[in-house]
Amino acid sequence: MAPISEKEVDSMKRRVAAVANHVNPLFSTPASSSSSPIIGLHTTSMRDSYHRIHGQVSTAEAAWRIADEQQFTDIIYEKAVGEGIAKITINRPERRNAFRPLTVKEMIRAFDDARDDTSIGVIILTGKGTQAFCSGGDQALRTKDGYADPNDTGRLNVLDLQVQIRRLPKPVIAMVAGYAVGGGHVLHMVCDLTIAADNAVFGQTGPKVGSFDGGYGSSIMSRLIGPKRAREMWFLARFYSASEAERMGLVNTVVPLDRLEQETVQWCREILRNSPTAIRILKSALNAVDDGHAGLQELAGNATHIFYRTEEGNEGKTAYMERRPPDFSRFPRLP
Ligand SMILES: CC(C)(COP(=O)(O)OP(=O)(O)OC[C@H]1O[C@@H](n2cnc3c(N)ncnc32)[C@H](O)[C@@H]1OP(=O)(O)O)[C@@H](O)C(=O)NCCC(=O)NCCSC(=O)c1cc(O)c2ccccc2c1O
Repeated sequence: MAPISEKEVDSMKRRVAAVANHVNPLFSTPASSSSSPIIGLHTTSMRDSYHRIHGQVSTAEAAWRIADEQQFTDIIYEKAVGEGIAKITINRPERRNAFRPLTVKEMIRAFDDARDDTSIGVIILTGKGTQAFCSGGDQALRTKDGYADPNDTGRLNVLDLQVQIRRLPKPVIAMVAGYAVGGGHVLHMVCDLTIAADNAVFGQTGPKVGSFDGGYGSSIMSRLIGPKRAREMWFLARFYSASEAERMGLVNTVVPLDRLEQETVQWCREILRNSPTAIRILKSALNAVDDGHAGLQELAGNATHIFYRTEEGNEGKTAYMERRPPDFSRFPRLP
């Protein structure tokens, strides 16, 4: 084979650099990197063929309808008309959306509703206003037993919410403007995806205010950004800008504040075009190792869920109900 000339090497380097500039979100400007559903593809013709095959994703605003049959006070619960998207907004902006036990109880009820509603495929979690996604537990309500509403026993009920989000078989997207700190930072980390506005600020405050989350708050962070960075984030309790968070792998993309919802809804619409079963299984598969037995249970539960829909699965139940031995002979033992 003829050796490659210096001219050819130069040309290859230029092409690689050009591709890197377009392909790698770390090298591209935050706003432009995510505005297209074909992140990673970089030529107009490639983009055109993608759209020919998959169709354009609508960029129209979602029409939100309050879904507040349960009369929430600390959250706003909405569904987008005809879209398959639910939105849960922490509504305590005067406290930078710090959660009290009631806030968490309401979020748990709303997530339960979104899970059970078969017309919903993606859930957005966000905070009211532009100053904060969530500033964690309401320190004014912190007791020696945890966080307590008046006349109630203290608890750390946000831990139940974290588990609920992890196990929910639909993607949950954190839509973050302003501060996502303390327990609010952990909340965005347990979500499947995070879309951040360019004014977003991320950090843990626990060691400053006498608290720590050694559960998901530590283990997932370590997975997301690596063990050294996780130690830095917890031990120093610094705050990080949206672009730093993006470089660290804490968030999926950063967009201008005024495009935050539009971008998030667009990501939801793209997800909603894809197979709900594939996404359900993938979510549990991506969590399985980290979640140990509970992760395996979730993944295996999905296998049972699918098996119940097969003729083979149904034969077992039908035979039992008909008081006869099951006949599995017609089902192949596939390699
Ligand atoms: C978030 C801030 C950086 C914002 O600063 P900024 O200057 O913009 O605003 P103010 O500081 O003036 O805040 C406005 C207003 O809101 C009140 N406020 C803000 N955050 C909280 C909060 N978390 N609790 C209560 N009140 C809050 C603030 O006092 C102001 O009230 P005024 O009456 O003065 O107007 C900054 O506010 C900030 O640093 N906030 C505290 C962040 C924090 O430390 N959060 C708690 C971390 S611990 C935690 O969240 C936690 C919760 C859990 O449930 C756990 C469970 C299990 C394990 C661990 C857990 C855990 O660690």
